[in-house]
Amino acid sequence: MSKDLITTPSEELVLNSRGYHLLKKLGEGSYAKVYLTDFKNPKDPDKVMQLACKVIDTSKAPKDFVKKFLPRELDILVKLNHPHIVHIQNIFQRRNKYFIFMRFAENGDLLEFIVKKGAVSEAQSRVWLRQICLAVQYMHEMEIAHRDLKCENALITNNYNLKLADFGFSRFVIDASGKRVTSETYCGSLSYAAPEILRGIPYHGKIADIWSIGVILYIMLNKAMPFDDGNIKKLYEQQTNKRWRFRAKVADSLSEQVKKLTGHCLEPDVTKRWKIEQILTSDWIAMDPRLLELNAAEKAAIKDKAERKKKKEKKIKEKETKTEVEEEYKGLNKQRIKHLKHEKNSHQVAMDKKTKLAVEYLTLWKEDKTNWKFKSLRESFLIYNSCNPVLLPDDYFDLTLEYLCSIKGVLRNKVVEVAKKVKEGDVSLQRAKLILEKFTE
Ligand SMILES: Nc1ncnc2c1ncn2[C@@H]1O[C@H](COP(=O)(O)OP(=O)(O)OP(=O)(O)O)[C@@H](O)[C@H]1O
Repeated sequence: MSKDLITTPSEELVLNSRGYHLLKKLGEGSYAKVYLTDFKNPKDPDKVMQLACKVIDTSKAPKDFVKKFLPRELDILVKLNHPHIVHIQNIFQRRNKYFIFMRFAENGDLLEFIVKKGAVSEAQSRVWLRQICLAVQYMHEMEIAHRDLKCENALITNNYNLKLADFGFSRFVIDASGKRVTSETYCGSLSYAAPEILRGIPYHGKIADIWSIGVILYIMLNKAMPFDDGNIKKLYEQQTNKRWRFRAKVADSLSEQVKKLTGHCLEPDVTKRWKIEQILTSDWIAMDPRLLELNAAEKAAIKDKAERKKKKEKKIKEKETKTEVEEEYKGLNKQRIKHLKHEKNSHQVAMDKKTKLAVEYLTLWKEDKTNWKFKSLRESFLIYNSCNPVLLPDDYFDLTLEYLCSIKGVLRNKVVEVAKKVKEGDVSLQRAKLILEKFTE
């Protein structure tokens, strides 16, 4: 066992029982160490798969990392599914350690690659920058900013494809109500930080990501950093005065298109800095027309994201409808009830979506009471929730109560509640009394 492994014998036992064998350290960041790992699926032990395992020891990390950044990273990791984002195979926690198993990138990270092999050719930089940008576009469309884009976080597979990694500083840039939020925390590495971050004012994570992409592009083409980051004040001056140039060694051989694009990304004015879509459709990317098309995996990721978004929106809508119905009921005062009752009787009031559904279910039930089986309790609750004596047509209201009464056990209390609602709503005291007597007997 290599001595740079930080697992205890009991952790090893657990890992081994699940088929994981940590082998050697691949790299390390501020609060995590990453290990090459063999994985033998206990169900198929003949097959050995190589993975990378990021081990985060929360007992050695600062509080704000454990309380704020780590939960965000874990939450975001499970939501991402893109061919240019490192695939997460499994995550588990044991005491104070988190183990994140992910695809192993055989050719290390982009910084190691550049240090070893020198500046990246313009054609290869175009392929890689496009892959980074597609991953970032995917995240930005999900309203997530990466906030730590750098060469060390772009991993290279055995086929020389790039995969974005390390979402330790990533965050959602809209809140639960859909309002855009700015960041105030200084994140990431100084060399890749946008001037607005250095200024210490609230900044937009997505816009700052583009600056970092500009720095990555510059480093790939030059095997050098665009700015001297030895002194923050100086760095800020260089950034805001656009004091950077391509190295003499490469300047003549690089296209005008790539030089312009670098400038659009390293634009100190946030209102003028390019958006991710502009990079992906830029003249420079178009110099290789194949790169303007998405491959099958890239298209599939977009489709999958759209489907998940649709599902999420549907869920939110359903929740909203439920609350609306409940609120509507709560908000009804006697006068409004009288008014609605009058409208209903004169067939003027349109049934809301939920009530309509309840009526549909009830109709089916009415037609085939003995054989009718509800798919789940959801429908039963739907009917219960729609049992608004004011909005439901009279005959269906009676039917609802009959239905609720027919379901023994689970909904019995609900029946009583409904009957009470009738009483409170003063729909018909006479009727409510009868119902109460009938259902509580
Ligand atoms: N899937 C992987 N395959 C190969 N090497 C990897 C993999 N994931 C990470 N590494 C290596 O481990 C290093 C550290 O990983 P990572 O950036 O995720 O850790 P971190 O603690 O979050 O880093 P930082 O302090 O920069 O935020 C990477 O720069 C890379 O060299």
